[in-house]
Amino acid sequence: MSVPPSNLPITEPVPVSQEVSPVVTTPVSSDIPNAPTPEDDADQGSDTHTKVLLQNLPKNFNNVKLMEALKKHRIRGVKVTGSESGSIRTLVCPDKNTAYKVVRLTHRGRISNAKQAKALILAKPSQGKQQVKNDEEGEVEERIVDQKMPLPVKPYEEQLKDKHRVLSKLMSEMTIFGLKREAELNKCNIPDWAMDNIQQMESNFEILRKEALRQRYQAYQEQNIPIPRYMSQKYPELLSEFAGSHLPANQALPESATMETESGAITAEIPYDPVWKEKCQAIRAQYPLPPRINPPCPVFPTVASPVHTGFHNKSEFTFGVTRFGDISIGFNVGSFGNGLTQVSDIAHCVRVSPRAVQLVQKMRNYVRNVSPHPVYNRCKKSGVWRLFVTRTQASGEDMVIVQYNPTNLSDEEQQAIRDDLKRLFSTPVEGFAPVTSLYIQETPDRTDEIPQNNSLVLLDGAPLIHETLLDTQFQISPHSIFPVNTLGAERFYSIVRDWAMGKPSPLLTPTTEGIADSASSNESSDVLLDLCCGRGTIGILMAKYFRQVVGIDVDPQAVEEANSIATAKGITNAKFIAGPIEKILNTQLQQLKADGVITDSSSVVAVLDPPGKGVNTKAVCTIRWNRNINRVIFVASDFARSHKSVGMFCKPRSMSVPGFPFRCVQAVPVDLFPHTKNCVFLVELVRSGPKAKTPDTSMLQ
Ligand SMILES: C[S@@+](CC[C@H](N)C(=O)[O-])C[C@H]1O[C@@H](n2cnc3c(N)ncnc32)[C@H](O)[C@@H]1O
Repeated sequence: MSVPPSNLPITEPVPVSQEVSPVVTTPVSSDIPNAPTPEDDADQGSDTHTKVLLQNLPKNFNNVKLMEALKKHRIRGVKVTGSESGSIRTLVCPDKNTAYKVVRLTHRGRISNAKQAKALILAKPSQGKQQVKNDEEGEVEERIVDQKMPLPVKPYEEQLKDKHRVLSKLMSEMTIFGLKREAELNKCNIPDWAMDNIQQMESNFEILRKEALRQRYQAYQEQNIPIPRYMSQKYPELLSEFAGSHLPANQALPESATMETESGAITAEIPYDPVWKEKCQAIRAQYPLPPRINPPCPVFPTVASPVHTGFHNKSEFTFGVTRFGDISIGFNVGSFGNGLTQVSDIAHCVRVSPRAVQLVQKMRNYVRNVSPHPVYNRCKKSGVWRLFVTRTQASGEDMVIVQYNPTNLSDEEQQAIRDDLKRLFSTPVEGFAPVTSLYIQETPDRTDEIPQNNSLVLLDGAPLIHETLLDTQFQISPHSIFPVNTLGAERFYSIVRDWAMGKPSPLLTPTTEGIADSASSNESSDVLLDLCCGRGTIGILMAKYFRQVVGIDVDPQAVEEANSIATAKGITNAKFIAGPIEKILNTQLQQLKADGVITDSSSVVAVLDPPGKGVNTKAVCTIRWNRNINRVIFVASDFARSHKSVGMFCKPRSMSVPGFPFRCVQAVPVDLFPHTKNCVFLVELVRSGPKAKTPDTSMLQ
């Protein structure tokens, strides 16, 4: 299973089972304990001409609008260069402080009202200079909240509904638009069932949409709010129809002072009445527009994480300095390129476990009050304390890794550090239980992670800690990849297990929001394929429920680990093989047939847990072409990117996509990351065409 990272501005999905660290390890420029001084600020201000590159500006955002926005935020003396028609503009700011202000406002969507707009300071911050910004009160915390917890102010129930909405919308678009496009582009035959669905869904959608718009319109009228511009521009005919007796059909609808977009964003380019804004929001919430087209299968309500706070069992923190100049351990704030390089207090991140907070506090007090060594400065490449990693498992066992730079430390000083750390974390004191496992890592290299080399040294305690998933215990080493939300992951794995066994999952609420009931395929299988198995968590957890488990992954190291875990657990009916699915799946299935494990009539279920972007077309075609694979449980950590793979399973059979297609029968979002936008989606696909008697090799060209 894989999941995108926390909500950082630049998102490259990482496996779920992998670290989804709340830390952004951007370099810290501050040379500890020196806090920013008024002289520093004055110095920064005296620099002349700092260039800022604005990217991704919305269409029609001309220079006049840009200058007006700057003026509104009292940013003066800025010159704009760059073509007005393009999405890129360069601003020449009179000083660095002005440039920082532009960057900050842009990233908050206050320059162009477009969240996608990005700003970059082109001038390099001077090396070794204190870059800590003189932030306004509370701003750092606000940024932390933005970066690590984009939804903290939403009630959890709302977050779950949002995640359900995202999956439903993507599912609808994937199937309907995908099929239609296929038909138009390739002139291939769309099966009748799909064509009926399209027509039915489209007509339902139009009826629902019209009704929602009518109700909205009435509410605007009743509350004397001007009709928002998006309504009057997009649906003039509908509005005339709704107006009926209220308005003569040809009367122009009132211009709105609010710039409400269909998605609900209210742009603030021209002044608006704040009361209208609130009222508009309330109306939109009361009469939501239906999703564009209904999804092709039931989408169960999001399965909640059993714990909403403190669920993160692995966190990486950086030693640094707060905006008040205090030595601390926390998250890096902002980016080095912008000169925003403080760390902030972890008390603001609800995802960090209480035990991790306790460990961080202990270490912070030591570094702040006892240690003679400074924290590491990535600009000057000097200092000692670098990273602090905690693993705090639901089992109660925990691990601490302290990374420091040994350069310029004498042997005696290094020994003193080791003794101090042992005393700190391995001695029981009132209110503090010693950690199960304590590691140190001496790293002179410029790195922002715990490198996978031999430099990790067990200082005290056990080399491994343990965690139980469902009823299986796993060992965790410093580099182990393991789900970061254990209790949430248990729910995820139990749904996968139930679906793989062809049973309805008791964790799924059968009816809500138009979903009639469970669509479980109720078909059991003897053989489970754990495709993209990684270190085999799914196959190992499911082995006892199947006659045979075969795992395939392209990463030989992960496969080796999977096999050794299986052997250590005495599992004899699971084997994991290294190689790409598209190359080795056929041979593996032939082998199973030769061994008599499967026959022509056997049904095989595959759990496919690809990386965030999905799997390649060849891998999908190989699965489609193997007629014994009747069901696929697709795990999507980033469905916005991987839904194309699901669409590929559903495509009608053709020369380029051989094998009978699958269709979606049920889907569910499982929330492993409360207070973030990340969510794991599960989609069950069932073979929709007849089973071929013999493989259609002609299609495989
Ligand atoms: C999200 S991880 C799988 C995690 C794993 N299921 C678990 O529970 O630990 C995705 C895996 O897909 C593998 N992968 C990507 N493309 C592949 C391909 N074409 N064939 C086989 N494995 C592939 C990667 O090596 C990676 O281990």
